[in-house]
Amino acid sequence: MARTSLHNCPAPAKLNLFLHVTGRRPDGYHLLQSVFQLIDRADTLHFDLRDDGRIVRTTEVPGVPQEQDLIVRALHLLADEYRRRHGRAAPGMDVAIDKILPMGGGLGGGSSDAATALMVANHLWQAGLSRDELMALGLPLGADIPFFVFGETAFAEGVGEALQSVPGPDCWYVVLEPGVSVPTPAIFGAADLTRDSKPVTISDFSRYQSVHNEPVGFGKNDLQAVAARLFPPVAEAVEWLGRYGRARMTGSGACVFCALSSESKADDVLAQVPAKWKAWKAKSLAQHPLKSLLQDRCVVE
Ligand SMILES: C[C@](O)(CO)[C@H](O)COP(=O)(O)OP(=O)(O)OC[C@H]1O[C@@H](n2ccc(N)nc2=O)[C@H](O)[C@@H]1O
Ligand SMILES: Nc1ncnc2c1ncn2[C@@H]1O[C@H](COP(=O)(O)OP(=O)(O)OP(=O)(O)O)[C@@H](O)[C@H]1O
Repeated sequence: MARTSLHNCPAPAKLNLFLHVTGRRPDGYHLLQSVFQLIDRADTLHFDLRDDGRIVRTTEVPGVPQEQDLIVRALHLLADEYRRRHGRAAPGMDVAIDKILPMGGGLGGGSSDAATALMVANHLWQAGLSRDELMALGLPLGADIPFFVFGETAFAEGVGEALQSVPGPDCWYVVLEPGVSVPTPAIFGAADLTRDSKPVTISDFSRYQSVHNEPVGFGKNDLQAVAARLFPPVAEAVEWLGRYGRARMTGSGACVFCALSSESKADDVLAQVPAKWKAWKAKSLAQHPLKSLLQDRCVVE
């Protein structure tokens, strides 16, 4: 019997260990270089097949209406592709979400939710898309979706869709949520954003890691100066966390992180965090927890 539901599916967050803006495309999108790191802090999604072809989010997400939700939009795209391939409508899906990742946090939460939905629905519907096909399907919805489907530490180029696997650090992170939601377009649109970082290579990053073994040492985040200027709590969080190691913003902000070599060191930092900030620890993840779904995507259970 084919499965009809999958519950407790993680949608893990990402950190950008560095993020360089190297140019801008004619359509306004920016050319980036970054290393994406998965961490074990995650939203949790629950999927139940429907038999009427509808795609329904069964839980409220404050500020995100059903029809704008990246999960729902991603599943509609997959349902369209299903119809093209199989000549009939996809079965439909109920999706419930326990959301803990902050929106506008630079942790890629919305993109990760959508990637998890694509991987699980591809499996439950037996739609038959490959990893590369799912990555391409998700890209128009969000530049980070291909990374989450790719599912391992990655050196990213282009707008974030050209991905190569790279050995990542094995460490703990402390992440501070400065309590502001940063809109990505405002950061990329800022006049003072530097867009001419010198291109680096994947070997530059790997060589740096093997010599220094410092996850947050290589390069910088070019979006950080703009975000810190527009959102002073980001600057304050970077300064505070910088007492405990190199502190850096992830993505277009607002969250700020630093790396620690052990869980107990992460706990020591957390014990000092001022009450006004939410903060947590997370472990680096070498692989997406749902990666095996893509390897046995056509298996009938
Ligand atoms: C900066 C990163 O966080 C790095 O992980 C992501 O690339 C941002 O991804 P995201 O939040 O999913 O953003 P998207 O929804 O794809 O894009 C939002 C807006 O940001 C700008 N944008 C985004 C990505 C990119 N490479 N260049 C851009 O200029 C565009 O104005 C775009 O309309
Ligand atoms: N399921 C979802 N979860 C979160 N945000 C969603 C979702 N669906 C749509 N969105 C929209 O996407 C926006 C970006 O959310 P997301 O959590 O990906 O931000 P982010 O962490 O800043 O991402 P990035 O690192 O890609 O900049 C939100 O402000 C929200 O309007």
